[in-house]
Amino acid sequence: MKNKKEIEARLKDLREEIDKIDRTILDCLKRRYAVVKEVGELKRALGVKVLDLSRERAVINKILEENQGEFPEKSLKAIFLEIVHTCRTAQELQKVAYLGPEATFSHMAALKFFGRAANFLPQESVLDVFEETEAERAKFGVVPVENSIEGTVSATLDAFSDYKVKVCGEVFIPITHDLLNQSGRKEDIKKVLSHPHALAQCRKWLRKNLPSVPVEEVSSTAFAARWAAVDPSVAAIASPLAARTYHLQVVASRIEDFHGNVTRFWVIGKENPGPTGKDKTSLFFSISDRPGALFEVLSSFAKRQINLSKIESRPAKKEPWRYHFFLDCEGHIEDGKVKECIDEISRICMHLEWLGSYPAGEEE
Ligand SMILES: C=C(O[C@@H]1C=C(C(=O)O)C=C[C@H]1O)C(=O)O
Repeated sequence: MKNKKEIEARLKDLREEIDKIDRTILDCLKRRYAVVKEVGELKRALGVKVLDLSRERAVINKILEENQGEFPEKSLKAIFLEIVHTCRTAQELQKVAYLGPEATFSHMAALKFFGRAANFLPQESVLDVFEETEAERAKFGVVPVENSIEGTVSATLDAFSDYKVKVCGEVFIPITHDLLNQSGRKEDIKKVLSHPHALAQCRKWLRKNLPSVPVEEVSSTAFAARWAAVDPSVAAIASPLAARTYHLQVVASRIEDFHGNVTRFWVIGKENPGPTGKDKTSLFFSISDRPGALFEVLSSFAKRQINLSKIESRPAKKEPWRYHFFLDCEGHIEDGKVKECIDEISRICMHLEWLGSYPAGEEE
């Protein structure tokens, strides 16, 4: 065992070493930022798209492979994702519209996909997100598509008929609900506000723990949190991000009745990301009203061993009892068999639209 003096000297050396390493990391980050900037200029000169999601995925995968599990893997991934997301801004400012206000689950999804450095533009509705993206006032938009408990967000699917945008990415966000107010004390709560879905998902908890407190529906969990921030008698059911954003205290955390609740979001825009090896393709189609039409479409996927991850019918709206279909399958339109399948079903369908091929999102 070394004596106290020796230990203290060693501690000092190690701390100096850490300071040196940190300077090197900072230096590398600055160099990386400058190199990415130059890559951006070259890509622009070549007239190719600047954001390259498949290259980004390859960069992260290479690092994880080289690490061989030595540095905690989850953290390494989060660190490199943030680095890559930040370096994107050296090439072009990423303007991203999402369903606001600040601290909604859509905002969490936007942060997960674009990192903190992007320029976020909160919107009042899903349609506003589509509109901003179509008009290119935002380069990308983030919209919810489906929730594992509540099902499809029909406003999102229906918007594809009216706006010319493509699906360019997918993000999964686990949904957890906290009860938030200014004091953190349950006794102060005279009213609970939240989005109808969040209230529905916490119904049992509220009945058991706040049986006599009235609840009121508002347009979003973040809106409820914003309200609680100015009214001490109000508690909001909202996300942990909302607690941080609106400086609220947690009265109770994870009060949802079902755990494992996840929402899937789409990143929309006008880019077509290239294949990454783990992609999804989304299609929208309508078929004639005759026996076997849907079966023919589906068998086109089956015979090529293309896995479907979702199929959903939506009313066509223009005529009663007619339907459109939304379908997600594994693979990219540039993969031979997906391309072949789409060519084949375009001959069966009355109308077929390719909504996009994009890197499959990762569930946590
Ligand atoms: C640097 C590039 O451009 C962007 C930034 C990347 C990065 O930070 O690693 C990767 C892909 C692109 O979105 C590139 O195309 O290599």
